[in-house]
Amino acid sequence: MEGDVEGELLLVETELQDVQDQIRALLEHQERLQERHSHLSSLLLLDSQNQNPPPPEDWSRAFHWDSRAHDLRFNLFGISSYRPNQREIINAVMSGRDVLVIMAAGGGKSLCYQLPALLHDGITLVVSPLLSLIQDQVMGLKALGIPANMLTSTTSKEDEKFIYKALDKGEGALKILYVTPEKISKSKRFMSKLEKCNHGGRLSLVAIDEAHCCSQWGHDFRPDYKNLGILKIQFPNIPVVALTATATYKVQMDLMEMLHIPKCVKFVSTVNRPNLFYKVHDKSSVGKNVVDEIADFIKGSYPNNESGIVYCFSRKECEQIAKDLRDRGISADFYHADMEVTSREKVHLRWSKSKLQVIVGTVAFGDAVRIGRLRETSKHNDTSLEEE
Ligand SMILES: Nc1ncnc2c1ncn2[C@@H]1O[C@H](COP(=O)(O)OP(=O)(O)OP(=O)(O)O)[C@@H](O)[C@H]1O
Repeated sequence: MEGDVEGELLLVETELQDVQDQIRALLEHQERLQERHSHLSSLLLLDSQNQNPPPPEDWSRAFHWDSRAHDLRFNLFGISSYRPNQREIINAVMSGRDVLVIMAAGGGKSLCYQLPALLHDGITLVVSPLLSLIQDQVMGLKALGIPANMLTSTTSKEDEKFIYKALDKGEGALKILYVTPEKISKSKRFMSKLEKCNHGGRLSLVAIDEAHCCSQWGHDFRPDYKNLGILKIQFPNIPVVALTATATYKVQMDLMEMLHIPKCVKFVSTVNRPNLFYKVHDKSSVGKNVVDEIADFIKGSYPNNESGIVYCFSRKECEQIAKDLRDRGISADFYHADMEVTSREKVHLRWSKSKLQVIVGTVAFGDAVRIGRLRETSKHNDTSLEEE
């Protein structure tokens, strides 16, 4: 009896194993068929789209937000007319499309997301790579009375609480929120608050500044930018506007893929900027004389205290050159990454308010410059770049 049962048990177990193997093989076959099915369907879709491409949109036509946009542009930003492509970009963004903007540095990219941010009801999230750049933007917007804020490593607990409340519950006034890419890739808490913000219908737009940082083919790759594609995955209905001053075709393709915006509307403006010019001066081989030359150049060319920047390679050099310039009667101070955030802000603020003529900085200050008053930018050692 025992022998019969054991024999049958063995048979059943073998048969069961057989059935399981067949099921596994069938499931694998099903998966292969499904993959092939979706591949063939997408080929068909692509083919039909290529045969009937949608007619190009006319982004310069009239839109129902025109008069509100005009009012904000003129009365709030104090800008009398749009520069080429700005209005079209704003219209595409306002129409809910993903947009890629390639526009020269200083061309006016910020308005292309700041104006839609104000036209929309909710909050616009702006991802920007540099703390100094974020501080400058937030400072400028606040000065115009626009509720803008930033969530970075330097944000106070109190501000953080205010921002999280705004995202979470829609409390308090917040229209434009700047973050660094690290916030998106590293802070689960922030992403969950953003999720709530979107769930409550309060997230209106995502802007990605300096978008070329996404691409390893670009000149300024930032690993954390690679993770920004999560924004489109998590918030597929929120339009993304990606902005950059420099992007080769390869970089454009790369960043469109990384940000998951394959069907974005692309605007490429001319990079020709007649107001920018380079001037190269021969420098003396004696360090002290070089400072004399820079001081003479600033005094001679910019006698009305027009603001400017002198770039140096090292932090120590920044401090020394700033002192040397002060000794020569120029109001100068230094700016570098080793300084306390509050000291950096103080210097930046004095410079922005024309209380300081020259900032002597490392590249940490680089992109912080976003104001039209800039007149002289010189590189201690070899070159100078000027903007009129
Ligand atoms: N239509 C306009 N007419 C006049 N000034 C404008 C216009 N649009 C923007 N500006 C001004 O041009 C300056 C540069 O604009 P903005 O900072 O947006 O440049 P940007 O394209 O973001 O440059 P970057 O690539 O360096 O970040 C700002 O002072 C801004 O107020």
